Amino acid sequence: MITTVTLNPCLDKHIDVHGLVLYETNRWHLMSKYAGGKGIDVSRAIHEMGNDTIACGFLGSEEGREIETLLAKQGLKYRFTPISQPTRSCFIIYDTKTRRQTNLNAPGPRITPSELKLFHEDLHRESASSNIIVMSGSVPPGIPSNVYFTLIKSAHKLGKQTILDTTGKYLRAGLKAKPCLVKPNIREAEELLGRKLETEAEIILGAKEIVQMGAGIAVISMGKKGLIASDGKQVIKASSPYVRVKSAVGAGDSTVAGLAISLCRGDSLEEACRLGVAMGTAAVMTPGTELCHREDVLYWLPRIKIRRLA
Ligand SMILES: Nc1ncnc2c1ncn2[C@@H]1O[C@H](COP(=O)(O)OP(=O)(O)OP(=O)(O)O)[C@@H](O)[C@H]1O
Ligand SMILES: O=P(O)(O)OC[C@@]1(O)O[C@H](CO)[C@@H](O)[C@@H]1O
Repeated sequence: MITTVTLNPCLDKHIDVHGLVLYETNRWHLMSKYAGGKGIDVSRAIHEMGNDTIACGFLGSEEGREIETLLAKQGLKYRFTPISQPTRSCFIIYDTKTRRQTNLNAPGPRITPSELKLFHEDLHRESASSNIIVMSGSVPPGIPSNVYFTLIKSAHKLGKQTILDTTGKYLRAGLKAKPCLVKPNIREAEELLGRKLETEAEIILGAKEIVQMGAGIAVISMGKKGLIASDGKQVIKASSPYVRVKSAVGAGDSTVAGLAISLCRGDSLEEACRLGVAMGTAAVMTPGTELCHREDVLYWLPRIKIRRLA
């Protein structure tokens, strides 16, 4: 069982516009809604692959109920701590002419200290039978910046493995608790390290430095180029094959899902990277936040190119 934590879920609203023009009135015709937020996406992708998962976090109001309905339709297990303020909506505007997308992510509802306390209790109970906890995404207002540090420390005390996928000060603080795996994308890794990562050599050094900062394994995802991972000893590069992109939203989450499934099975780093990239690749082939389809993942798995780097 893999537990996921989404402190800041969202109702993803995808809008297709043909030829988006900034500062003008744009008319759209189609909106699709998805249960979103990074940890929720991870759970959805794990579930799609036939593995057991439960999604935890906060949900409030109409939007929260809509997310629960969407998850229930997919047969996903969840246990969200109720909050008084409404869960946010995130808008993803997809320009069907340029095939580029623009995301508008809200900060999220304010969480009260008593809601946060209740969440810790809920998570403790709901993750009892999990051996991995995946913590992903932004942190809503009202929650201290060391929240992931606290959650990772208490998971480790209970003998659970941890995966952290977040940014900025939350990633920096979380690393101090020594998560088993972190998956920044290039931009997030650059922000963490305070320098550009342009060449392969720079990315390898970056991954090794993130391991020194506390991660057991650092996986730096590089969009269409795949990923580079290091556990401090080995360095693996897994390349993504060329595919026609329908939506890149949730590609990173599908990758994290693959890494979590592999970690749970005790696979080698190489196999974990293979599954992560197969799931990330399959995710960009589907529209909106639809994420990967199992049959696409199985098709790509043997076709992912793996290289061991020095
Ligand atoms: N254009 C693409 N073609 C093929 N695979 C892709 C493409 N973009 C992303 N991927 C796959 O998805 C993985 C994660 O992508 P990326 O590095 O963009 O993560 P991310 O920025 O965390 O994503 P997001 O935040 O949108 O979920 C990549 O390592 C790769 O395997
Ligand atoms: O605002 P955050 O928490 O950083 O990210 C939220 C989000 O962009 O992440 C997912 C894609 O990775 C989407 O479901 C959602 O809209």
